Amino acid sequence: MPYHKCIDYSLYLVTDSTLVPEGTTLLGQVEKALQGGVTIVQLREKEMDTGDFIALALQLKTLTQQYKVPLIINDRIDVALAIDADGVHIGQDDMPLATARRILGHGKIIGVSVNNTDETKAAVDGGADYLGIGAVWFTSTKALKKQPLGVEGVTRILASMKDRRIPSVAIGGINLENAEGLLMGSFIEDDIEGYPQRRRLDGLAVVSAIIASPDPRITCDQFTSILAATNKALNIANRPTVDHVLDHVEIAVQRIRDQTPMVHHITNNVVINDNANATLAVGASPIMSQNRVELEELAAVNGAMVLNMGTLNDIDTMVLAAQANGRHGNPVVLDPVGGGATTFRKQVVQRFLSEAPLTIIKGNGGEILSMANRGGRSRGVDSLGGVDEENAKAAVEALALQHKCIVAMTGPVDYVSDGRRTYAIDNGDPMLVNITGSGCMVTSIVACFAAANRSDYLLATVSAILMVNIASEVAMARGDVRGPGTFRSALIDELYQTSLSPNVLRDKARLRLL
Ligand SMILES: Cc1ncc(COP(=O)(O)OP(=O)(O)O)c(N)n1
Ligand SMILES: Cc1ncsc1CCOP(=O)(O)O
Repeated sequence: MPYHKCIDYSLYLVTDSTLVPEGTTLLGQVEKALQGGVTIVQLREKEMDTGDFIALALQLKTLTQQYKVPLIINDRIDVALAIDADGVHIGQDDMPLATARRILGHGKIIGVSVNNTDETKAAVDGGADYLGIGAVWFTSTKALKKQPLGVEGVTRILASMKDRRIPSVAIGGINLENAEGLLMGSFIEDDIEGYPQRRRLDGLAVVSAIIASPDPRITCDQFTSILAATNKALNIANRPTVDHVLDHVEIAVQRIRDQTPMVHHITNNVVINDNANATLAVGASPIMSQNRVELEELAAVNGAMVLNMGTLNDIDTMVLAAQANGRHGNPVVLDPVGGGATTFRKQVVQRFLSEAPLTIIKGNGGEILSMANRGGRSRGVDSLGGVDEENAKAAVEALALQHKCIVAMTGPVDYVSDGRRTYAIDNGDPMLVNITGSGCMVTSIVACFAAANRSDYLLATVSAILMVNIASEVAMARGDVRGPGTFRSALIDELYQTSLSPNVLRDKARLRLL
């Protein structure tokens, strides 16, 4: 199972320029669809010459970028590479998934068409980022080689993924009349490792109902309303409110304590001991190996991986470790310590961004603003100066969208985003800045939460940061804490003890959805 990129697949437009109504253009139709709320676009042109395909893809890329929506190319990996698209969609008769991954790397999205449970297993095991399940119904857009699946067939495929689940959209004959029935009918409620899980399709992939519509904006508005109404009916929050997050933190902590996931750190010499103790305190199991001989074996049993750039030694090993963990579906958390401080560190950050499958990036203001090219001053590994909220929000959102991961910027206020949803956390005692490596400790705890809470890395990251911040406030309020030394020990104690029930959280948490 691959690590999960943070992509909103809910309304997935697949193009077909032969279907646009007279007097309109493909780009015009796509723009209206984007205005109506399409969340991802695939350029699918079966009859176009390569040159024309590339020219159209470039125009479409300019458009989708304006709406901060990923662009996927159907079948043609060469075209995806030529225009630096966000990914490709491949069918069962196209280039093999492993080859596509080798060519495109981990930073790109690869979707795979599936029609049965064997194909599903192969795509999940092979590291697809999402599945296109279909065809659900007969359609005049494509001549089908296999019988349509119907709602039952889609449900069977979703159920077959059990705990090895990747995002899935359905395709084929979907329109405004049958969308609700499909979403409600293929919903699954089961139990994974003792936790109830509600699962449903992550999205609807639609060609003709949108591209041939006289007004794609209105049609997409209507699809978006159907998606929101079914989310509500199934009690699935796609933009979790603060209350939803607070209800969830206790479960997220309990999962770490129940699962004791192993968290592999390649971290810096200064903080290694505190990172290991903080990991243990929240209920996970630290391993601090830096030897590449055992990376693959560790990745097979790890729950998550931390890459911390504080004292950079063997960068190749860090990249290899991240890749091994990515192959095993483990979340990889990067702490770009001092990332903006020197030219060398900036280059290392770029290397991690392009070669390591990152799930979460967690840095201080200087590091994150520097990565987002929005200023950001550091001296050594410390961030300098305040960050205004508008700039912070823009930086985490832009980085999250660009790298398809969760981005957290810690400081007096912490900001966490998946590119679409951004939370601000106002908790945390100022004493945290007086102990070295408190930010690195947060990274370790983010990794622990991510390891045990893989279905929503945004929620996992927010929960982790809330926990450390509230533990720091509780620690500082203790009578035995007199300064940084006693605070450091008290913080580990409170991480060990803190039980973040919704009542405690409602009392203490200062969390805002921006
Ligand atoms: C999202 C999505 N799902 C499935 C398909 C079908 O892809 P494929 O099987 O390669 O068939 P063609 O699109 O090439 O006709 C898709 N394109 N998108
Ligand atoms: C590309 C594809 N793959 C399976 S069905 C299909 C076409 C879906 O088109 P429509 O949404 O118009 O039915």
